[in-house]
Amino acid sequence: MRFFKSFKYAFRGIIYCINNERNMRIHTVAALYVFVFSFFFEMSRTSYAAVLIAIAMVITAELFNTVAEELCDMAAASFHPVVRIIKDMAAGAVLISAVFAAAVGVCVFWQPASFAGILRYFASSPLMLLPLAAVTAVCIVYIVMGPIGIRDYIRKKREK
Ligand SMILES: Nc1ncnc2c1ncn2[C@@H]1O[C@H](COP(=O)(O)OP(=O)(O)OP(=O)(O)O)[C@@H](O)[C@H]1O
Repeated sequence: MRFFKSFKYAFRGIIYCINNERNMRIHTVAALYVFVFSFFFEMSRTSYAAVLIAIAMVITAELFNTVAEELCDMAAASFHPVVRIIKDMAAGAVLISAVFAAAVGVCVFWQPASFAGILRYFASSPLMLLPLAAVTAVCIVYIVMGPIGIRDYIRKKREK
């Protein structure tokens, strides 16, 4: 059972990061869109592997960035030059991973014919724009408010 408990702790850490870090929510939404729209592109197994590694790299960097921030805030409540450099380096790790993930995205998804295919798909099935708009709206609310913000908002509405 210890094995399953370690999963529980790991998921608790990921959920904490999603709840508290807007950038983490942006990364998760970006990963969702990349995954869904990848079906419009010609993707080999290797392309999928590159995209999955890039996504994992960014999300992992964000998790470690949050670890560094939490440790720093616990160790030093006020300004400290070491805290500054630790936080800057952690942010640098996220930046590097995001820039290289974008580069992977360009290499894999730069397929003008597939872009035209996406446009043709929505032109021939304009009703599909409705679920796309709905999902996009939900994603924006999720990014801006976060799961806890949404929960608190619904609770307040119910109490009224
Ligand atoms: N206690 C501190 N001492 C020195 N510099 C700090 C301290 N806290 C923050 N900084 C500086 O301010 C920058 C931003 O810090 P902050 O903790 O707000 O990180 P952030 O990346 O904006 O956080 P988040 O990812 O939560 O938005 C850090 O990269 C660091 O240069």
